[in-house]
This record gives sequence, C-alpha cells and structure tokens, in this order.
Amino acid sequence: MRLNEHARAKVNLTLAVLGRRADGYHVLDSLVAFADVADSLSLEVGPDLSLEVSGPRAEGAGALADNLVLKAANALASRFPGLVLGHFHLMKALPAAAGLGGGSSDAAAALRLLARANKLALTHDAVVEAARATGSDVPVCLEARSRWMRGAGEILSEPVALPPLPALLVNPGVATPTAEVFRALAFEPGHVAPYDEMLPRCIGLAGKPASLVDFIASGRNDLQPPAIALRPVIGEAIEAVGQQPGCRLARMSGSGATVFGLFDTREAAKIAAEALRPFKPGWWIVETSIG
Ligand SMILES: C[C@](O)(CO)[C@H](O)COP(=O)(O)OP(=O)(O)OC[C@H]1O[C@@H](n2ccc(N)nc2=O)[C@H](O)[C@@H]1O
Ligand SMILES: Nc1ncnc2c1ncn2[C@@H]1O[C@H](COP(=O)(O)OP(=O)(O)OP(=O)(O)O)[C@@H](O)[C@H]1O
Repeated sequence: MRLNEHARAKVNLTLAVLGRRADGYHVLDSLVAFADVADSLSLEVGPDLSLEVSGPRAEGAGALADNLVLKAANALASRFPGLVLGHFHLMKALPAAAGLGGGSSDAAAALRLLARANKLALTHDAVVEAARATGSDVPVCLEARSRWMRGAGEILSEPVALPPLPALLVNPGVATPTAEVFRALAFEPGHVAPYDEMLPRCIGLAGKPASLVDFIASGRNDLQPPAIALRPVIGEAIEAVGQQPGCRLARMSGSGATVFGLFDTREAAKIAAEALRPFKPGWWIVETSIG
C-alpha cells in the first residue's frame, strides 16, 4: 500500500516574541498559515523504517539519519508499540533552514501518513506528543491549517478561516539557523510579556481580505531585525519584494531567510515574480497563495 501527502510551506504572517522561558525556549504569539507550495512525501507501508530523498532541494535537507521524517517516525514508534512503518520517499522542493518550516512540515506529513496507515486519529496522544518531541513547528504543521500559535509552539488556537492571500515567496539563498537567530535577541530567561489579545479581531476580518492584510501589516516579526543583522541579504530581499507594484506587505517568515510579499491578486504576484527573477538568478522566487 502506497500513501501520499503534501508538506506545505509554513508562513508566519506575524511573529511576536514575548520573552524567554526558564527552559531557554522563547514564547511566541504567531499567526501561522500555509502556502500552496510543498514537498511531497509518500509511504510504502511495510515493517521496517527507511527513507530516500530526491528532488531539487534534497541536499539542503542534510544527512539522511538526521532527517526530521525519521525523527518523527521514531518518536511515534516509541510512543505506540507495534506501529506499522515503511519506506518513505521525500521529494524536496522547499528550501531548508529557510523560515518555511520545510523539515517540520515533512515531519508532520510523515506523522499523517503513519496515522493513516495505522488508523490513528491526529488527535491521538501518541501523535500529538510525537509532533511536540520532533520540533516546535511540527504541532502546527500536523493539520497544516491557519492558526494562532503560542507558547514555544505547543499552544494552538482553533483553525482560523483565512481567505487565500495572493503572495510571492522569495528566498535569497542563505540558510539561517533558527537557534542562532533566537540567540541574537539576547533575551534573559524568565521574563515573558503577556499575550496581546489580537485573535478575535483577526477572525472578524477573515471575510475581508484587504482589511486582513492591513491587520497583518499592523503586526511584526520580531526575528526579522536579528536575522537581517546576521544575514543582511534578507533586508535586500524585503526591499526588493516591497518595491514590486501592488505589494501590500513584505516581511520575513519564521527565523528567515524567506520573505513573503502579499498582493491583491495572483496576477500581480506573478508579474512581480517574473520581474524579479532575471535580476536575482540565485534566489528562489515563487508566486503562491497563502491561507
Ligand atoms: C521560528 C519558528 O519557525 C516560528 O514558527 C519556530 O519557533 C522554530 O521552530 P523549529 O524550527 O521547529 O525549532 P526547533 O527545532 O524546535 O528549535 C530550534 C532551536 O530554536 C530555538 N527555539 C525554538 C523555538 C522557540 N519557541 N524558542 C526557541 O528558542 C531553540 O534554541 C531551539 O534549540
Ligand atoms: N526533511 C527535512 N527538510 C529540510 N531540512 C531538514 C529536514 N530534516 C532535517 N532537516 C534539517 O533541519 C534544519 C532546519 O530545516 P527547516 O527547513 O525545517 O527549518 P526552517 O525553514 O528554518 O524553519 P523555521 O520556520 O523554523 O525557521 C535544516 O538545516 C536541515 O539540516
């Protein structure tokens, strides 16, 4: 039996860092959505666990043994005795260490495939715990629906019904290790500001895309300044995207380096992608839809 899943790119439309817990992890308040650009993962169900990676971005995923697909599968197997496993094939299209949670989304897709093969609900404790144990972004990627994400990533709101937002994703070709960007904030552990109650306002705007973009623009990504300090080309990418006709907002996602631009129409996003590509041949530039 062969099962297939897409692992869509995660985009942090807003990302406030409220402080740092005593355990060193940072407390976030982030509106997370998913783009219609993805890696593909398949599972040939069988007794043994194995993985093969191919595709244009396979190299960025690093050593096979460290792949988050295997980490997630092992995390679930250790929590659910007798789990049926199998051979995974990952087709890597998303850039790695890019703020798009590519590895986290692959791990979540692996958990969805194993849950299907073993007739487990995604809400089963073993699946939820395996997601948390694999990485901070994996819980939100499990169902891959737009949500507010809080805590270190483990507190999730109900899904937020966002309209599809026409967008451009631009990665300027530099990896930004997440831990390094958080460290550059230089927050002392033990100080955390209260959550801003933005959630109800956002739900009210979901039927009005223009106001929703204004709302997102009124937020921020607190990891953007330290990421730009570490990788100045991110600032260049934000400027390049923001200058495109019809761009309503240009901001970095996650810990970078990928920048998203929000546009009123898919056509405007496509024109922007075509305008940028000839000037930046080394950059990953795709028009997409987020939400
Ligand atoms: C930046 C985000 O992508 C926003 O969605 C996530 O918070 C990061 O998620 P992730 O890549 O799955 O991160 P993990 O693999 O769990 O953690 C990598 C490193 O980032 C730092 N980290 C991560 C999440 C968090 N809330 N606080 C942190 O300080 C820790 O140093 C950790 O060792
Ligand atoms: N399947 C995978 N795909 C991509 N990277 C992987 C995978 N498995 C393990 N990794 C490792 O995980 C690291 C982070 O990759 P990932 O793409 O998930 O992070 P990210 O895009 O920085 O996410 P964030 O949104 O947290 O900033 C990579 O440097 C890579 O070595």
